[in-house]
Amino acid sequence: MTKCVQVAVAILQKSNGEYLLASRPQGKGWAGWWEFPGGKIEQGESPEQALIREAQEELGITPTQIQPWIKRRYDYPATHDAEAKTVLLHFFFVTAWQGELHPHEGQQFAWQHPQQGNVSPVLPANAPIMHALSLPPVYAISNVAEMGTTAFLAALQRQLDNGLQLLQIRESQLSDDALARLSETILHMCAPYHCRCLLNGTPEQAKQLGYQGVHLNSHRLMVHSQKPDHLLVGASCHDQTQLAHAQSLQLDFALLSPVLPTPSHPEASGLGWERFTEWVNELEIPVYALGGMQASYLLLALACGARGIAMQRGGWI
Ligand SMILES: Nc1nc2c([nH]c(=O)n2[C@H]2C[C@H](O)[C@@H](COP(=O)(O)OP(=O)(O)OP(=O)(O)O)O2)c(=O)[nH]1
Ligand SMILES: [Mg+2]
Repeated sequence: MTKCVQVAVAILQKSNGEYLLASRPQGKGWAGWWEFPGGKIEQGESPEQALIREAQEELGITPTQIQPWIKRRYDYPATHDAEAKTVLLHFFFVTAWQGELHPHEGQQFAWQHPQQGNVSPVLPANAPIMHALSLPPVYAISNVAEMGTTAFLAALQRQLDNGLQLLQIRESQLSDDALARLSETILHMCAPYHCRCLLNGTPEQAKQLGYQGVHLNSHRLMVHSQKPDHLLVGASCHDQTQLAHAQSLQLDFALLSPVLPTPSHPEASGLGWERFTEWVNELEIPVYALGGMQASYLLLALACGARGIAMQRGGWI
């Protein structure tokens, strides 16, 4: 039987979103491959304690702001001068630290833009993590139906100024003409902010209207047998069958809802965070929590393994 090694991993992230990778030093297994700083959790240590010790040993810094994120299990074969083993990686965001970064083990450092990494190869266990990092922590969903166009566009402008990076347009009440007009206005507003927009609709409609992506509702998700081309693709899921299908199509992300009861579905009691965590930790694709979310739930959602939160009403306050 292979042993399971517990590892604490630090995603050092600057306020502009760039994160740090380091090359594995010579003399270790997988030497030269890129990884996040970190290392094995020693007996009697908590993952947080190991994270701080490893940051001090490998980088010469002391993390002062730590946020737990995804846990990921991976089976390494016996290759690249390393024995076969299973690792359980505990990822943490580190967004503030004391001291100057210094490569204490002779590593090379590379700050990576979340959407355009430029070093390789990265340790294979990390591929889904890098993908998740290419998505922002907040996914907003439009609400023209309740707010009206003028109030919605004013709220959108405020959120773009606050850093909104991902938006779903979900306005099935509009005629084709009205949707085309609204889409043009919104895409024009979002472009200078590099905020990516997905249409809740069909891939054909999304492409025709100039969206960067499509968001499939759970019914559309289940009739697709392949990921639509040339678009960022997300899907709404409410159970494990739908999540498994979204993963088998290798979609960019899923929404899982309702986590908490919401005014729009008062009859549904909500999955709760415990079941959310259980389902999400079995998946490789990033998942946003939806249903009763507001900005103050973000850290909890991250600690439950979500990429972030999706909000409809809560996104425009
Ligand atoms: N640090 C780090 N390890 C990772 C990442 N992804 C990944 O699969 N791993 C694996 C590789 C290793 O098998 C294990 C970490 O072990 P390590 O050899 O770096 O441990 P360590 O820093 O404590 O060093 P040592 O005990 O060998 O001296 O976790 C990652 O992003 N960062
Ligand atoms: Mg290490």
